[in-house]
Amino acid sequence: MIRPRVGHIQFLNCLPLYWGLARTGNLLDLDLTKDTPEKLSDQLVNGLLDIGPITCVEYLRHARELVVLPDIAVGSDGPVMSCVIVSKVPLGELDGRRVALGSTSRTSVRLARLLLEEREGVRPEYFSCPPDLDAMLAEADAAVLIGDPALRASLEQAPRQGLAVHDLGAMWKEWTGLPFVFAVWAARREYAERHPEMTAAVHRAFLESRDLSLAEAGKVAEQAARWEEFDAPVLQTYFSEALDFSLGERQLAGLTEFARRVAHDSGFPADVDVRLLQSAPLIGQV
Ligand SMILES: C=C(O[C@@H]1C=C(C(=O)O)C=C[C@H]1O)C(=O)O
Repeated sequence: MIRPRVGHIQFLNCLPLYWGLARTGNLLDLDLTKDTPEKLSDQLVNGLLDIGPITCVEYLRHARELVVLPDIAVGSDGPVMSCVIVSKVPLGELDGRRVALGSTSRTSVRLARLLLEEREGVRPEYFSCPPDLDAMLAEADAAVLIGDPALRASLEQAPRQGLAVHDLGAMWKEWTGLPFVFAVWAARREYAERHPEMTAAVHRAFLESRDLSLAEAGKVAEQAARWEEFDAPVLQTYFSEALDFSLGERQLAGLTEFARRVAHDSGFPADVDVRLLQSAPLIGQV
């Protein structure tokens, strides 16, 4: 059997999805590719990966070629801690000012533009930039960051430099009352049709890994704190309170609401059809 080619986001946000893989008795042999989200998303779309996390905007653009794995995602139902706008001035004063958009993000940068333009009523001038807060703020009045660089910016750099941090998950929740989904898990449709049992097995393995990691979030946080710059209590809050790894009805409502609000300039229809993988086949599973 050829090993499924599976993506792995190289941020702490995905640690709980992978941490339990080796411990849940799962003998699945995966060909894992670790990279930043925009690169993994391109690889899934281009057929270089079979299954993996994909940033929402890219998923929505390629929804017809993909199927979404139910009950797993990277999102938040309120503050997410790692998708932020760091700003030198109040957001309402960013009209005509420069805003740097971190180049590893496709979804948070679009969400930030939506919130700035339609919630704050400002029209900044945007440019894309590698995700380095100091370099971004050397050329801009605000910066949009995701992942570990965003955690570092909001927990360490911004407080030290007296900069304001605006949490995109919190802003979306206040504005719409809904959770936000930053990335879903998807399989290429072709792959899922040709290998339904393997697709279901990979899906199950990640759900079991996620459940074990969340049940033992203190232990995951303590181990991660040994090699990461963040301390264990912060990581535990991040894993078990900020991030929402589920994809149920409310999360899907958040996803379709976001699609509806940004569709006009994003390369997908406002009523894009989100297709979920149907429940696992029982063949060969006794
Ligand atoms: C919660 C996060 O979600 C992510 C945000 C993404 C984006 O903005 O494109 C893509 C994948 C996820 O890593 C994060 O990066 O911290």
